[in-house]
Amino acid sequence: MQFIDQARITVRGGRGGDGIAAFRREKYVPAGGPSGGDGGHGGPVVLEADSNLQTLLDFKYKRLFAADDGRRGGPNKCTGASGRDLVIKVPCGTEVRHLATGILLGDLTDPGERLTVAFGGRGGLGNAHYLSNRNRAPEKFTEGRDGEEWPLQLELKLLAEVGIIGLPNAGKSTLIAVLSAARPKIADYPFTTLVPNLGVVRRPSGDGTVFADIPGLIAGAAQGAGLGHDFLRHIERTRLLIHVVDAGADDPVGDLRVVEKELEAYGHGLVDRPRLLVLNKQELLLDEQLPELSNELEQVSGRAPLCISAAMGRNLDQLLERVWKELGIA
Ligand SMILES: Nc1ncnc2c1ncn2[C@@H]1O[C@H](COP(=O)(O)OP(=O)(O)OP(=O)(O)O)[C@@H](O)[C@H]1O
Ligand SMILES: [Mg+2]
Repeated sequence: MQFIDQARITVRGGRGGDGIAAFRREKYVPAGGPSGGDGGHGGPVVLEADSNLQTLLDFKYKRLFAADDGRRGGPNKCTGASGRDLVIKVPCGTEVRHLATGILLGDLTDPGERLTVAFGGRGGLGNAHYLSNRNRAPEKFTEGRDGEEWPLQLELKLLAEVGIIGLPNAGKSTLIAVLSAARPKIADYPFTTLVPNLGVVRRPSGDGTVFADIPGLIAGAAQGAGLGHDFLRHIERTRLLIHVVDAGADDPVGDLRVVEKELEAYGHGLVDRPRLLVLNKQELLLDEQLPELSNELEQVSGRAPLCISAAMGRNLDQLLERVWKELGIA
């Protein structure tokens, strides 16, 4: 699945319908008064958060969203129909900004939450409005107004509950691939993953939890190095991080420190996020080396690592058990 988390769209409210000039024409009513109706109002454009959506992918193909125009007024003081609301569904967690100024217009977090992003234009007035003692037969009416039009920037921070982080090549994508139905690209070189991969992992209760495999972090990521900022931003809203360390790396303890430092430097409370430490590729070490490395990692991080092998499917059940426990899921 290709993942797009930013989209630009233009929203346009409907134009108001014109008012009209008309006069009552009835038998036995000589000189019937003005009876032109008002135009209907243009429809507004409304964004609505929908929990079934995960991405902003749809907005890649359709960019202009225009609501219906209001209808013209009718004779006999009939008001034209107003344009219907145009409701656009967006994933929960979508932030809406004005494109040019970057001003935050709203943050749609809860399912069903709505935000009106463009109002429709007012309908024009029919000549019935202009009846006065001085002018008993006004010809005057007004046209409908244009609806508002705004260019918007939509931005979705992934609503993954669990983020998988670590240095490039640690085996993050391999892990999400064995835990979920996600099929990310996996390869023996750094920066294989360039955009986060989402995968839904089934909980014991049958429901799903979204995991995100984040592109590898490197030293300086918090300042934007590598694929830095973009991706740290994605994990801001996760509830739990799984930090994957490659047991086969030259210096696993040094690797651990690099990532911890980046989390700290980024701020936004990331270091305080509940975190599980996982030592992947355990099969690359001899049985007697493993406890020693585990100990060292624990001393540096204050967390006892869980040794797993994503590629060979070892200890994954224990990992998930810990995840559910941390999330408070039975
Ligand atoms: N338990 C394991 N034992 C041995 N090799 C493994 C294990 N887990 C993953 N690998 C290998 O490590 C390499 C990197 O894996 P993967 O692409 O999952 O890393 P990544 O952390 O997602 O990297 P990137 O940050 O570049 O996306 C792959 O060649 C994969 O087969
Ligand atoms: Mg990867």
